[in-house]
Amino acid sequence: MENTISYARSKEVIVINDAKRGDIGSTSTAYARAFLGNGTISGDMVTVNPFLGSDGYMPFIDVAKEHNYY
Ligand SMILES: O=c1ccn([C@@H]2O[C@H](COP(=O)(O)O)[C@@H](O)[C@H]2O)c(=O)[nH]1
Repeated sequence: MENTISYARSKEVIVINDAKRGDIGSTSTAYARAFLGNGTISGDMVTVNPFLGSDGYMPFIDVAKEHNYY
């Protein structure tokens, strides 16, 4: 996954992590940082599962704002 994302980035391809994540707030924050931050599996977008409500999806919005994706 890291290699694929790195290659896509080198070609300036938009990376969408189809991760479908959503968990308790602290775990969602960790997922959001991993998928939208500056890490090796970070992309430009991520899919989110809203099943757990706003605690589960708000961390993704907050991290997206921090990184100007929103
Ligand atoms: O109140 C809770 C606490 C935890 N979970 C689930 O467990 C994992 C691991 O949580 P830790 O607090 O790191 O042990 C967490 O990601 C949740 O999936 C939970 O649902 N509700």
